[in-house]
Amino acid sequence: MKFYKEAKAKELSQNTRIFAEVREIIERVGKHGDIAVADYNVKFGGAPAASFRVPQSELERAYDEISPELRGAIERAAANIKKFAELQRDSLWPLGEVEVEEGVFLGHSVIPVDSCCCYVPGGNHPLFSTALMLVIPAKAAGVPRVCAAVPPMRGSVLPHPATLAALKAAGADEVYAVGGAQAIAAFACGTETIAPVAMIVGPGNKYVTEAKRQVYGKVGIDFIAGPSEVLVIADDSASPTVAAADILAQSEHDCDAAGILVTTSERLARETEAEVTRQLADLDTAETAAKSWEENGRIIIADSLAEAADIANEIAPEHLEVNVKEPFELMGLLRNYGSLFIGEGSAEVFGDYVAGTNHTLPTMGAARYTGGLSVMNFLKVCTFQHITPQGAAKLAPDAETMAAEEGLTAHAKAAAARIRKI
Ligand SMILES: NC(=O)c1ccc[n+]([C@@H]2O[C@H](COP(=O)([O-])OP(=O)(O)OC[C@H]3O[C@@H](n4cnc5c(N)ncnc54)[C@H](O)[C@@H]3O)[C@@H](O)[C@H]2O)c1
Ligand SMILES: N[C@H](CO)Cc1c[nH]c[nH+]1
Ligand SMILES: [Zn+2]
Repeated sequence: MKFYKEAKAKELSQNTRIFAEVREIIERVGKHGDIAVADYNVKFGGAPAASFRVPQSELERAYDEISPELRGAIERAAANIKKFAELQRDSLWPLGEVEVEEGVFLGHSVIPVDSCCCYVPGGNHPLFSTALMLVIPAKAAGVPRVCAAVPPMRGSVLPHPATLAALKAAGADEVYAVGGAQAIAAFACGTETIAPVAMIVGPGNKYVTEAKRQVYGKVGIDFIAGPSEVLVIADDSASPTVAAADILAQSEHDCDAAGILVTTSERLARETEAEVTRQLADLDTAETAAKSWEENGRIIIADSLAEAADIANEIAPEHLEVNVKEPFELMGLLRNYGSLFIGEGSAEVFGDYVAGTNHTLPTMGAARYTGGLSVMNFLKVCTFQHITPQGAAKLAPDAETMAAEEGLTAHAKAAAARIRKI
């Protein structure tokens, strides 16, 4: 393996700065509630607002006023996302009572969280597709209170109309025009107008992602879903135009996004790099995409496709594309990715919008330990047990023995109390 193009080394001090800035935002919102949220909203571009709560009538108005073409696309995407979320939900069954030994009955219930906040990004672009990706699985899981937080548009008190329309199509119960780390803090700590939630989900920039990391524990989170990443594995049969287009599609999200090509073909490496330059010249998001490519873009030449798979497993990218002649042959070797795109026809952007799989996916190596968002993130698998007198008679002696060995006398007595007077 060798590097054809390397990423720039990251300064550690940047992470320390973001950690401290986000901690301050969370502390201020925790202490001052709505006033702090309002200040931050204005600081980051929103207009001063009497309330952050977006009335249902605004959602309906936006839904009615967007173009029929966009409304149709939103509804079509929503239908695929809903269908897939419901199929995934139905693949997870509650386990009725199972008798593991005489009188010892065990089982599990599948219970939705009481409430959640779906964070819909809106800093650089109004990512209304994310509203569908978050709210629809939460609803399919049966979460009773599904809230959404979206930054207000620059100079406005409201989020982008397409986002409001998508939230209406997805069926959000409460919508708040609040963005960034302050939104995460508000839903974790609660404010005068925002009741806290059990769980916060959704992607965002480095501030949002760091805020989710810091409030984890106070509330549940899905996982680290930060700036977008794509890794394309390509052999000599792949198209450099497609590889470059897919790299730029993720690079345009954020200067912190990352596009990576891992290829067995030096020719493809050369041609893809040239294609990135050519396509950048005609891209209205070139400023962000070029910075992301320059700072975080990588081209790696692998000795074999097996080595390319090892590299991908090591990086654990958010999106993994397999643009090779026989993509299914490589599948068994790939373990760490947020979502897999098999074959050159399976464009990553189809997953972003309309295929129906979720586009909220782990980044920064989190795909080593988690897959992407699904209906399962909103469901708790909670065990229960029912133990009859016969079952207790069998379990108590072993429980007493184990408790005594751990030096936990009250535990031993609690077991014993089931079978004799203590
Ligand atoms: N991993 C995934 O599943 C996934 C999916 C979709 C989008 N994304 C990523 O989501 C991100 C969206 O980012 P965005 O910025 O457009 O929107 P965003 O909503 O995530 O963040 C915007 C907010 O960030 C805050 N902010 C901006 N600069 C700040 C600063 N200097 N200090 C403190 N807070 C600051 C502000 O409150 C602003 O409203 C992109 O990185 C994109 O790649 C990831
Ligand atoms: N590619 C993003 C996930 O990293 C999702 C998205 C939303 N809109 C366009 N793309
Ligand atoms: Zn995207």
